[in-house]
Amino acid sequence: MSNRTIALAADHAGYPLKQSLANELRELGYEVLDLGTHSTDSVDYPDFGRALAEAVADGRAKAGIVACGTGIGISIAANRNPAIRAAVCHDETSVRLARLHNDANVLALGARLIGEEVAKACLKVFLETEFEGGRHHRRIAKLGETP
Ligand SMILES: O=C(CO)[C@H](O)[C@H](O)[C@H](O)COP(=O)(O)O
Repeated sequence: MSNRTIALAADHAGYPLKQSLANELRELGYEVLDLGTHSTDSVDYPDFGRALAEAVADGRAKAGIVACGTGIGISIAANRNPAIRAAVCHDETSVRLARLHNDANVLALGARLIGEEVAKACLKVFLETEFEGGRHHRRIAKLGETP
């Protein structure tokens, strides 16, 4: 991914993982746009999924990483923005295919389900894998159609 800004957002369950991934991103040379939350105080994941989706949709960030307890709630929130293709992934193969086939622009992680090292490995694959294009362009376009 060429734009070096990656947006991050999490609820209270994902906050510690978000902090760890922010450090990892900086070590890898990326700019981090941290959209919160900023502590483990209980918050509502839709607020953070929406904020991150808007940052990716309006070009402030090339892509985003979201985390909640399971990755599910915050990915549902992000995916309500039509510009977003958020994929919940907990292994490197799923992440690779989410980039190759689905051109996922948001990676959603379940902080209560996976360890930090697995999350970091998923992050690296997400950043390093380019969309394959070809037949997948047609399918991505259909995702953006209104029913
Ligand atoms: O939304 C979720 C499930 O899809 C996330 O896992 C949340 O982090 C979780 O629901 C928060 O639960 P808590 O009991 O309020 O900490």
